[in-house]
Amino acid sequence: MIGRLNHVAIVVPDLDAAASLYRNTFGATVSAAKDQPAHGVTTVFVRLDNTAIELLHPLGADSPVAKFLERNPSGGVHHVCYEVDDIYAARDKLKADGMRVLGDGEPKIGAHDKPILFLHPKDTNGTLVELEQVSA
Ligand SMILES: CC[C@H](C(=O)O)C(=O)SCCNC(=O)CCNC(=O)[C@H](O)C(C)(C)COP(=O)(O)OP(=O)(O)OC[C@H]1O[C@@H](n2cnc3c(N)ncnc32)[C@H](O)[C@@H]1OP(=O)(O)O
Ligand SMILES: [Co+2]
Repeated sequence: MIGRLNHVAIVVPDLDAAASLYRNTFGATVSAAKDQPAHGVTTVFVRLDNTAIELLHPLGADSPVAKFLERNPSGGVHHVCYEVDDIYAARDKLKADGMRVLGDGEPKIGAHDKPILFLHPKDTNGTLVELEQVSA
């Protein structure tokens, strides 16, 4: 079911500083920051040869990453994102296997304008897992 590693997400206390670290110190290709109000975050993507790093910072009062940043004030790895061909088939199989899908269980459109969903970290070895459908 899961395919490539689409991205590893890191919540950061200072998005500009983190983007500069990857762009200027690591010499990586770094996107501009983009507010994602529907998700309560601002994102910056670092393009690597084999995957991407998603830098995240809370956006708005109800950001789902705010408590994570409070718990980890220097930042930290927040989630991994695996690609799937069919997110609805994946969701239904995972739910049938007893996994909890976060939110209302319906995929939302993510940063790549593709459907995404999240699984409860307690069901995935304490690691928040995001699934992203590779086809539109
Ligand atoms: C723009 C879209 C973009 C994309 O790639 O397309 C994104 O990735 S959007 C990213 C931001 N959105 C989300 O993360 C949505 C899914 N996440 C959530 O709904 C929350 O973060 C949630 C429910 C996983 C945790 O929320 P919160 O921290 O407020 O809840 P609790 O404090 O009650 O935590 C419950 C329990 O889970 C542990 N926890 C929390 N976050 C993580 C994490 N990132 N990885 C692992 N474990 C996590 C937390 O420590 C609690 O455990 P406990 O043992 O009870 O202390
Ligand atoms: Co993500």
